[in-house]
Parts: sequence; C-alpha cells; structure tokens
Amino acid sequence: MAGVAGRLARRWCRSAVRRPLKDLAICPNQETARQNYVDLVSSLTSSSESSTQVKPGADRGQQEYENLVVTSEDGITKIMFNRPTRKNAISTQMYQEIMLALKAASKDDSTITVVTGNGDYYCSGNDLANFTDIPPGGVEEKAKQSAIMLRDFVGTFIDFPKPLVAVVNGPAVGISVTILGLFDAVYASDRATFHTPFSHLGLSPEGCASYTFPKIMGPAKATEMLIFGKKLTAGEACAQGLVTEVFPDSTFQKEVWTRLKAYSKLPPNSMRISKQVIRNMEKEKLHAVNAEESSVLQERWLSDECINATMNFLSKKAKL
Ligand SMILES: CCCC/C=C/CC(=O)SCCNC(=O)CCNC(=O)[C@H](O)C(C)(C)COP(=O)(O)OP(=O)(O)OC[C@H]1O[C@@H](n2cnc3c(N)ncnc32)[C@H](O)[C@@H]1OP(=O)(O)O
Repeated sequence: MAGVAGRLARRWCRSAVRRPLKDLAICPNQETARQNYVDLVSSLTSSSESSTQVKPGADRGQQEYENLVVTSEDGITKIMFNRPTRKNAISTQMYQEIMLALKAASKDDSTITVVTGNGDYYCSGNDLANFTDIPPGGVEEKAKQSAIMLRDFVGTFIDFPKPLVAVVNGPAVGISVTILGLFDAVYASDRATFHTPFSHLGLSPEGCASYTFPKIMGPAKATEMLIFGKKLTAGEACAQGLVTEVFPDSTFQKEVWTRLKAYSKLPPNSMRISKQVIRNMEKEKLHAVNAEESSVLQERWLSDECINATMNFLSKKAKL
C-alpha cells in the first residue's frame, strides 16, 4: 500500500509540475507549499507503512476488523479502537470500519453500544498520515473524498438509534472529542483529557461540534476549546457538560462496566424510543451542520496553514 501511495503522490506531483500556475488557480506560494507537501509525502510513503484503504475482499460479513475489536456481551456491543501504537489515530480504513461496526450494532440484539479505546489513549483523532494517500486526481480530489467520508462518518453517529456511550479511558483528541456531543453518555477516567487543536492544525471544527459544543457548554467555553485549542481535564469537561461522570482511573473499568451492565437490562424499546424523543427534533439540523462543516474543511485541507501543520507533524517537527 505504501508503494502505491508513493507512486500516486509522485504521479500527482509530476502532472502538477507540468501544468502552468494559472491553470492551478493558486498563488506561487501555495504551489510551493503543495509541492513541498507532495515531496514529503512521496519520501514518507515510500518508506513507511500505510493502512489507509479497506482491504479488497475483506470479509465484512463476518465482522472482522483490522483496527477495532468488537464484542457483544450482556446486552452491550463494545466497539474498541485498536491501534494502540498509533494512540488509536483513525486511519481511512478505520473510519470505514467504525461505520460498519455502528451499522451492525444498530441492528444486533444488544441494547446499548459502547465506544472505547485500547491502550493508554482513547483516540488521538484523525490519522494525519491519511493525507499522504493522494489519488490520481491530486490533493483537490483527496480533499473532496475526505469531506464525503467525514460527512458519512459523522452522519452515522447522528442517526445511531440506540443509547450510545463513550468510555473514555485516556486522552482524546480532535474528531474523537467533537463527536462526543452526539453520544448519549460519556464516562471518563480521571486520566482523560479533551483537546481539539483545530487552529493549531489550520483546521476548523467537525463532528457537529460547531453546533453541539456551544449548546452544551455555552459559546464562551466552546470558543476556548474549538478556536483557541484549550485542552480540558476530565473534571473540567464534566463541569462543562461534555462528560457525564468522571471516575478514578484505578476503579474506572470496574465501576463503569458494572453500571453499564445494569443499564443494559432496562427495556430496550423504551430506551430506543426515549432516545428518539430526545434527539429526533435535532436530526435535520445536525445533518445540515455536518454538511456545512465538511464542506468548509474540504477548503481548509488545501490551505497553506493546514498543509504546513500536517507537514510539520509528519516530519516530526511538531506534536500537540
Ligand atoms: C477525514 C476526516 C477528517 C476529520 C478531521 C479531524 C480533525 C482531527 O482529528 S485533528 C486532531 C489530529 N490529531 C493530532 O493532531 C494528534 C497528533 N499526535 C500527537 O500530537 C501526539 O502523537 C500525541 C500528543 C497524540 C501523543 O504523543 P506521545 O504520547 O508523545 O506519543 P507519540 O507521538 O510517540 O505517538 C506514538 C506514535 O503514534 C503516532 N500518532 C499519534 N497520533 C497520531 C495521529 N493523529 N496521526 C498520525 N500518527 C499519530 C505518532 O506519530 C507516533 O508514531 P511513531 O513516531 O512513528 O512511533
């Protein structure tokens, strides 16, 4: 896969170089930034692993996932992010797997669905290497594909019909934080932190957070998170209404799962209908917000600010 991505990136690079600048409708500085990006991508993808595409022929019918562990027990389907060595960063393939797992969970006979992470992180957000897998249509095509995938991904959470609970076992970053506004309950270890460094990355909010966060915590607190990138402790996130309850890390798993098992014995139809009553009025609005956020991000991904921030991370010059 790495070789293919590298070849695609180099192909885009060659065709971009042949085109005159006026045809690209971007200024020379942007062109230089994009060229640097493509060069970096080519060098990285030729030497490193990339797991950014759904394997053709993978046996989806039997629910085999490469980046998730999905189990169903005691009326609870648990979807666990399982890329602990990458801090559970969400690769392109993993976005697809999460959507598949949620669709399967919406139809299985469990009453509650839980999302959690394996290892020390809950999730470090979008895998920044996703943007190294450039298709023949170039970076514009990549941005378009990403916007469609983002809209579908967030849409799956908006439409999820059963109680959806996040068990946040450690730090959460980016899109793994924003979508928490679409969950029905969020339990967090006191080790967890909540960080949306969009401005630092030249990005803008997604996951409907531009709508849900001001509603949940008020516009002033939402601004600190979504525009200034303030990282919240679990206690702060709880005080602001994003988290339902915080537990000491030493007893987190035991306490949370005991509680969830009790909740899972409640009548499933009643819980499902209550969720509908609570959420349905908002659904249309949430889909509209999701579409707008995805379209704004499609532009952001092509900006110098975003390209430079991504390059800095990939070339190990920057972390959060
Ligand atoms: C198509 C949909 C798009 C939706 C858009 C979403 C927006 C977002 O989600 S924005 C948030 C993006 N995430 C980040 O910016 C986090 C980047 N990661 C970091 O800053 C650090 O890795 C982190 C603070 C999370 C952890 O630091 P450390 O504890 O020091 O661990 P390491 O940095 O050594 O991490 C181990 C290993 O994992 C790689 N990693 C971690 N997170 C990501 C990531 N998000 N994308 C790609 N790779 C990631 C990290 O580079 C390390 O790799 P190696 O050095 O090769 O071991």
